[in-house]
Amino acid sequence: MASKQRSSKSKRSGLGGSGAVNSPSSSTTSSSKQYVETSVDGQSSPASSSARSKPQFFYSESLSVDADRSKENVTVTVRFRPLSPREIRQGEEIAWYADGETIVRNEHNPSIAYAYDRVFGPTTTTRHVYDVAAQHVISGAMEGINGTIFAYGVTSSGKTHTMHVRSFILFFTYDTL
Ligand SMILES: Nc1ncnc2c1ncn2[C@@H]1O[C@H](COP(=O)(O)OP(=O)(O)OP(=O)(O)O)[C@@H](O)[C@H]1O
Repeated sequence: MASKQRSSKSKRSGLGGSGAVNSPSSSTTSSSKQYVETSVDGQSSPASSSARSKPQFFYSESLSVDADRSKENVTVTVRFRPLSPREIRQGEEIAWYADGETIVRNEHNPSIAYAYDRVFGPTTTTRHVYDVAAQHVISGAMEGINGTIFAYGVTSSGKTHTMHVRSFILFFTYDTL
């Protein structure tokens, strides 16, 4: 999911729709960063550890993302959905996974990883995604600040599930009561 909020006030506001491009849903490569991992002793690492061993590296890029987040008008988040029963039956496997709150890592080659403003794993609720990625844009819109929230990803990646109008209206109504 990508969200954008202009810093200047305007009378118009709007929410964007969804499209279908890539998997997982709600990601973009233009704002993501592939980075070289640096271990705590300062040595560069090809990050050759297996994904399951969860290597303890120091992520310099993710720290800068955190530090700069408050200044960003455009943020990019990624949400992974769980494998469907049909995918499990067909023997589909996870190719990318959420490694912490900001990193998307390749299951087969853990040295390939991308940093985003926020990454949500398959157990995350839509309510939580809304609270973190959308609520501030909608609140801003109520104060006259232009804001856009849109999702993209390949078909069946979860865009509709995440952006479902009924969910967002429900949360929005609840928040503004
Ligand atoms: N986070 C999730 N948890 C559980 N199920 C999910 C999640 N995200 C999506 N799904 C399920 O995956 C299926 C595909 O999701 P969805 O229809 O939202 O995809 P989409 O990206 O909108 O697809 P399309 O581009 O074809 O419209 C649906 O059955 C949906 O219920």
